[in-house]
Amino acid sequence: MDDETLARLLAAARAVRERAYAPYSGFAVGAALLDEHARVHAGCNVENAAYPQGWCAETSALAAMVAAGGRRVLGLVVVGVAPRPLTPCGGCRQKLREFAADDCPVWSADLDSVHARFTLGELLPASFGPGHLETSA
Ligand SMILES: O=c1ccn([C@H]2C[C@H](O)[C@@H](CO)O2)c(=O)[nH]1
Ligand SMILES: [Zn+2]
Repeated sequence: MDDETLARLLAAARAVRERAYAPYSGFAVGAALLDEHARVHAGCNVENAAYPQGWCAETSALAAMVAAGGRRVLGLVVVGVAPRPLTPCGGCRQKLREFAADDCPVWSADLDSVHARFTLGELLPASFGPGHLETSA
């Protein structure tokens, strides 16, 4: 991914983070991804008084992509302000796996800079994916 596209993702993730609904944790997160049509989709975390019913920014961004017709994630940025680089939770790694290859880049950033770059394969090694359901039986 070129620098300009990464900058677009960063701007989108930072902007949508401003709209996070996180009254319980106070931990606002924004995520933005690039799909196979070179479109950017963004989402924030949405918490709930019934705590387990809240969901993550990455899940929101994936849902926005699917609703817009996208089916492949070419890269994702997650933005949060934390003492160490923020990475997607386990559930979001699996959700991302549905639409992204092992070499899909995942950048971790805050409001000022990008702190880390991972691949999905690094975050979710030896993963279960759609290919496991391709049986001839
Ligand atoms: O990668 C992450 C990690 C956490 N959260 C959200 C979930 C919850 O609303 C809050 C605190 O965990 O941050 C995300 O959206 N993405
Ligand atoms: Zn998550």
